[in-house]
Amino acid sequence: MILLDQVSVRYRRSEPLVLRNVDLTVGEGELAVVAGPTGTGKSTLLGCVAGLVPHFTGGVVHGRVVVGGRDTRTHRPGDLADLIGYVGQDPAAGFVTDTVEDEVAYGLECLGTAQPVMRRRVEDALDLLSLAALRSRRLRGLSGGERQRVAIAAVLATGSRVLVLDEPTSALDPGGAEDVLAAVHRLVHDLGVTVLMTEHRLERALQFADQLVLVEDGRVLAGEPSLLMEVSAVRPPVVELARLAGWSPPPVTVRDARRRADRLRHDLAAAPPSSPREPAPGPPPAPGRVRIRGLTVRRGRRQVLHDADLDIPAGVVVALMGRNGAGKSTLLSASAGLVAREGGVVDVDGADPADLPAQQAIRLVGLVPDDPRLLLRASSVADECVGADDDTGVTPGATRRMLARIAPGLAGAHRVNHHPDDLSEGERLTLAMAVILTAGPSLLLLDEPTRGLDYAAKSRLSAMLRSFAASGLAVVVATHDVEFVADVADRVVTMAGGRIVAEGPAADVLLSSYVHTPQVAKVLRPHRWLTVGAVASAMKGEG
Ligand SMILES: Nc1ncnc2c1ncn2[C@@H]1O[C@H](COP(=O)(O)OP(=O)(O)OP(=O)(O)O)[C@@H](O)[C@H]1O
Ligand SMILES: Nc1ncnc2c1ncn2[C@@H]1O[C@H](COP(=O)(O)OP(=O)(O)OP(=O)(O)O)[C@@H](O)[C@H]1O
Repeated sequence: MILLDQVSVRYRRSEPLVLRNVDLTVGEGELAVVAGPTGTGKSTLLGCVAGLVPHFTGGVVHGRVVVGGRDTRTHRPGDLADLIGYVGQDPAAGFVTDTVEDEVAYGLECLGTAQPVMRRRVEDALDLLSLAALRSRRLRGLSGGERQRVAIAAVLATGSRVLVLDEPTSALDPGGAEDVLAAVHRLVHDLGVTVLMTEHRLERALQFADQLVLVEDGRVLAGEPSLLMEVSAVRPPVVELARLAGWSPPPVTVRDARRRADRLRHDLAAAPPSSPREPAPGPPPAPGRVRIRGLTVRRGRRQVLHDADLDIPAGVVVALMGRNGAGKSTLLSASAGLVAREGGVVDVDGADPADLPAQQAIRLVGLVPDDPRLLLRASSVADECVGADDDTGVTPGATRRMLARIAPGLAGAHRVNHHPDDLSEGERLTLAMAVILTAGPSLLLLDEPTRGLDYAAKSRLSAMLRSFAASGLAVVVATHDVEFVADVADRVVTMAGGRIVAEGPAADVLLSSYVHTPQVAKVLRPHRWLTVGAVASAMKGEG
């Protein structure tokens, strides 16, 4: 159904090929998961299949891409709409209507679908993505995860024979992500739909994959997931655990890993007493540097944040978790003084950012939004740094120096002449963090920072946030990424329906949950281990 024959792609003449001589075949009714380090050409591969590269992106493509018998270089994306459904990394960018229901119906209308069929398909798609209750809502007022669910519902509704999904679950809560993957899996099995899908969080996608497509440095290696995991540079925790324990070929599901884990469980139980049988509960809360009291926010007629109280100690990393639409982003932006509050106060080092002019507020609280592009306005990284110097009133060159300081530990080289839109997710996050950190805030807030990051980048981000916390910053990360929380967080605050409903040490929260449990904890239950790193230290007797 999908055929790539010796495909090479170059965006700029001065830069190396993004894809090199790629051959790939995905059969009808197969689900292929595309994975690889960040910025190595995964979206470009999907863009070729969906016909976006080069028609929308520019660049030069050599070789042949044929989908359902149509060559995507001679057929423009519009000519492929009846065959291919595509959801990009920024779902909102593709929205053309105003409300959830209209958006889900739009693709069907364009294809001239008969009314009765259209109604049934729209209802099915709304049900599959749990969107029925949001059907009349305006798209502009949806949370990040809600928007992603609408974009997926819209392509599922069209009944395309080929789905091309670029990180379709990146903004979804763990339960929602499982539902979407199960729905896609059902379309593959029951209707013979062909799916090509990128996913950084292999811990949830690998079990559904017929084929794994590894993209590294523009080259592609495709095959059976478990076999490829032996050579892959990106590995979910369960595969890392397998390497540590010497299981070959590595299991790719928790169930298979549990079957082989008796010996490891036994060894860990007998580990020297100095080993951390229990993950450290995290430092006890120090006197609060940040106090939030009674924070309440209304959007339109709906109260979306109710009376939130929270103390955020300096020196710890707090993870903010909860379903899509629970109010996490609202709590962060209200804390930073960026949305109007109906009530409540925030005290950061004795001041409330909402009472201060923007230039002073960002010296107290820095918020890295879930889409760092919202923060970036210039046409090159270098200009962005100059603009940020002006906005924050710091000495000229300070943002550029901050970028040079943090880039090596996060995304590697920073390409100062690039447009921020052409950076990889990791590079864009690094730039946004440099802009925010240059102002020297006491409270650092990050909204879904791991979207688009590979495992290595996440681990570097985690180390960086922990070092910021160690130097006295209060750090809050809103995230759905359970493995990241296991690595980075001391405490977890859980939100539901606009309220803070629970708070506690990260280990307790993660180990007592069914949906927020890291893979290692699932494999080694009843022992209390959260990360491969902790298991490795115990096996080495480091304690
Ligand atoms: N339209 C474009 N113009 C110029 N360069 C681009 C364009 N799109 C992508 N690139 C560059 O091509 C390379 C591969 O990007 P691509 O988005 O395909 O990687 P990726 O593996 O999907 O990354 P991520 O995991 O961050 O989504 C990157 O270096 C990126 O900066
Ligand atoms: N401008 C707006 N107008 C109306 N409702 C809004 C607006 N912005 C957000 N909401 C609603 O407020 C609620 C909380 O949204 P918020 O973005 O804070 O959730 P979240 O927990 O960050 O979700 P996600 O995990 O999906 O990012 C959601 O129901 C959302 O639909």
